[in-house]
Amino acid sequence: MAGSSAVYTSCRPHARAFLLHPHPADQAQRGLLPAAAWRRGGAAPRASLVAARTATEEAVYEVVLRQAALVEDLQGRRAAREADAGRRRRWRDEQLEQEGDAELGWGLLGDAYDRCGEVCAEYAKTFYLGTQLMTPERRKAVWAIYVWCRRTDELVDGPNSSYITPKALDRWEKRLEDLFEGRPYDMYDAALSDTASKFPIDIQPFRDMIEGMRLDLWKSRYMTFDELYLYCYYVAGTVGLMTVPVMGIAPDSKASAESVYNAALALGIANQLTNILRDVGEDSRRGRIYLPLDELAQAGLTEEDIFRGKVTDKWRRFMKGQIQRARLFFDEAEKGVMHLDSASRWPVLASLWLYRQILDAIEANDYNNFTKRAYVGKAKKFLSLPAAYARAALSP
Ligand SMILES: CC(C)=CCC/C(C)=C/CC/C(C)=C/CC/C(C)=C/[C@@H]1[C@@H](COP(=O)(O)OP(=O)(O)O)[C@]1(C)CC/C=C(\C)CC/C=C(\C)CCC=C(C)C
Ligand SMILES: [Mn+2]
Repeated sequence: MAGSSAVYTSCRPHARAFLLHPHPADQAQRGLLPAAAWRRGGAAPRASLVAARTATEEAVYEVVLRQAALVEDLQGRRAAREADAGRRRRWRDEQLEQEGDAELGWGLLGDAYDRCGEVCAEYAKTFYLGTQLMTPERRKAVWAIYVWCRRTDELVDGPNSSYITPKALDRWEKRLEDLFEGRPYDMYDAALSDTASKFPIDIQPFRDMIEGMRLDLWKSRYMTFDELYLYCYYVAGTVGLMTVPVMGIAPDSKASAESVYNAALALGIANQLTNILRDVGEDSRRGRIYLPLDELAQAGLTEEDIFRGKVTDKWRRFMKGQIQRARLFFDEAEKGVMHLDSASRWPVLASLWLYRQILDAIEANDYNNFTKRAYVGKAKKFLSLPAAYARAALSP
């Protein structure tokens, strides 16, 4: 996907969330839905939906298929990966021998994971709590992925962001390639390098996240939802594709890996759309508008209206549509959660419910996302956790 030459086409607001995933008819063919379900629903005229599927969605879908194939082909690849892991171990041993302290080196890997856990606990408390239910191997791996994502985001959003150039991101990508080859640069990289040697993770979603950060260096307007969708995939949809191979699909699940990855992708997109809707005012003060400008114009609004930040009826109408679309992505994601390995369901479901409530909070603020920050209060957060735990305990 990096450097994708996707053809951007305009889209129909609100219907688009359905398009990202195989149409219900296709899902029915693959046995994902009862054959009559989409016909009974009747809401989705097949021809128009399929015709409206964009090149961007197709391109993103390719990455989904690639990651899904990696997992489904796991048995076949296990031997190759083990050989590969052996090669990496030998490389690491050589390095450590050169440093004359092999034992300390193995201890360092444990330290590296511990540090990842500390970063995670510091920046994402609820999620860190959720990882406590996972097996130690999975927990450590998710922390390592979290830290890599956080550091990648910090490059363009952190205190040194004004010094970041496309060249710096190229160097970050080279480091990524090195760590996937078993040549980590620092201890956090070493944790991810170890994770990549143990789980069937494809490098492409990681590369694509860096591509999203490249976009952030020069792009501050999105003409259509298709363009915005690609950005959301880069910076957030990718997270779903990175983490599912670690969190695992339930052994008793009848769903295909492809459908679970689609749901994971949808959760990333839903989260990022929600982030965007919450931060409209904040982003506009940095000169950024992460909203589809064509839809804004259709609603009779201009960029100036965003910078002025006045809540009008036009704005409320526009926001209702955007919120509805984000909710469709959450709905799509929720269908996949119960197919994850049982210990991984709770943190995912809890984070989905908590994030989705930000949309309710925007409504409760009467759509004033210019000067009022939508947030989920402690009491609501507190209630969501046991509710998600109880729901997650059920079998798929
Ligand atoms: C089947 C199924 C539903 C599986 C679930 C798959 C799954 C775990 C999906 C995770 C989705 C997720 C948490 C996406 C992250 C979205 C996000 C918040 C992206 C942020 C991007 C940039 O945004 P921006 O700069 O506008 O916003 P800030 O002001 O900076 O917040 C990110 C910041 C990119 C970096 C992402 C992270 C640091 C989060 C990484 C999270 C994980 C690796 C753990 C995810 C696991 C769980 C259990 C939720
Ligand atoms: Mn950020």
